[in-house]
Amino acid sequence: MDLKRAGVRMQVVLGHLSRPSVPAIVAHPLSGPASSLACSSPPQFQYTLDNDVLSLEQRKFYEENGFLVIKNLVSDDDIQRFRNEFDRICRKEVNPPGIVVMRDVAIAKMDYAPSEKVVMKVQDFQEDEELFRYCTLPEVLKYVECFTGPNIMAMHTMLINKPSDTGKKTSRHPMHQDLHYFPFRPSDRIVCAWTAMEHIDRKNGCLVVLPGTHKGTLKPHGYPKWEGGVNKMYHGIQDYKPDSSRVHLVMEKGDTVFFHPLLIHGSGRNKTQGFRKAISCHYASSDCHYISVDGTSQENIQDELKEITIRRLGLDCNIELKDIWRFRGRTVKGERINL
Ligand SMILES: CC(C)CC(=O)SCCNC(=O)CCNC(=O)[C@H](O)C(C)(C)COP(=O)(O)OP(=O)(O)OC[C@H]1O[C@@H](n2cnc3c(N)ncnc32)[C@H](O)[C@@H]1OP(=O)(O)O
Ligand SMILES: Nc1ncnc2c1ncn2[C@@H]1O[C@H](COP(=O)(O)OP(=O)(O)OP(=O)(O)O)[C@@H](O)[C@H]1O
Ligand SMILES: O=C(O)CCC(=O)C(=O)O
Ligand SMILES: [Fe+2]
Ligand SMILES: [Mg+2]
Repeated sequence: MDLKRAGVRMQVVLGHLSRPSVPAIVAHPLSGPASSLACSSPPQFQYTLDNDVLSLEQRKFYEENGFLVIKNLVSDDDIQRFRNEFDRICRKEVNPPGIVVMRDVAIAKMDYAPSEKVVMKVQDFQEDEELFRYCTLPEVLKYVECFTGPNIMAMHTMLINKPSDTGKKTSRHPMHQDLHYFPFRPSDRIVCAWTAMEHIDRKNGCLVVLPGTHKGTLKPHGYPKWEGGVNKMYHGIQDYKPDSSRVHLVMEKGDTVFFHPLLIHGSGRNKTQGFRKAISCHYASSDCHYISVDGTSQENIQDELKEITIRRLGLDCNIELKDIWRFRGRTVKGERINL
């Protein structure tokens, strides 16, 4: 293992509980573009904002790698509440407006009684009070603010219930950059919080990340050519080489990873008999602005999302991508500005 990867592994076990007791460094003299000590060298911090939440070590880790794991951030009680609500949604006891309940493509056309055993993911739960509590947890927002600043919007919500793989390898999530899905910028003021709802490792399909890739640009995405099929909208980067130096994030229940929307990541097969659960929210500063993705590599996902939305809402006219996102987004801290 080379030193850089060893460093990554070390940091993955650092966090919330094991933070050094020395106070974090606040307002480093070279910490941002507004620094009065303007000089020719680039700013030391681009991806994190000045605050007293992250230790200097954590801050440098995110800057270098594009992700940061905080151990034991979300309580067992909260996770149990999310499990209960997910179960109620799967059994159709509640049907919050806007929610998308998705099956794995391998069983999409089969007839099953509604239960958590046939749902691989719910997304857009912004109108479900119980699940949306996740996006408003103060312990999560405290970290989110380090990346977005004080005006925070929850833009995209998911609870992923990765099913046991049927043998077709459809339970994988191809390597991708989340920014591919987002028509807003700047990317550095967007962050994903992803919380393990149980022990997650390579056996049940943990997150796989390519450290440092957040420093690159948005790559073209499309459906990987997988024999067993690919789930709807699960685009992957087109030039993924399996030998890239991957890091598998082994996480315990309640551990939360914060990651940059350009970080290349995915997840492997679930080789166990159980379901692998994680809950996540993508946050953005409400200072971000919408962009047009016409004529860019994001046009393919725009077309798919528009098509699905038009079908779901039964519209007979076109719909603007930014209106779909305006409809989903919710202010969770500070004020709503552009988004
Ligand atoms: C950063 C973040 C955004 C990254 C990501 O989240 S990546 C993944 C994003 N994915 C999505 O947003 C997809 C969301 N899913 C959906 O919108 C829905 O689940 C749909 C795939 C449209 C299915 O809608 P649903 O209302 O369940 O409708 P039906 O059961 O009647 O199925 C309609 C047609 O869709 C097919 N289908 C259902 N599930 C999947 C699947 N997993 N993969 C591929 N195709 C699927 C289904 O077979 C049916 O096809 P036809 O009978 O029309 O040929
Ligand atoms: N052609 C591809 N394009 C994009 N992503 C891919 C491609 N092939 C594999 N991946 C992704 O690479 C990541 C790591 O895959 P990995 O091989 O670790 O998973 P696995 O095969 O399920 O598990 P393991 O290697 O532990 O057996 C997963 O997110 C997987 O979806
Ligand atoms: O939980 C997973 O498997 C990863 C999901 C993910 O990266 C995504 O939906 O964007
Ligand atoms: Fe993702
Ligand atoms: Mg493999």
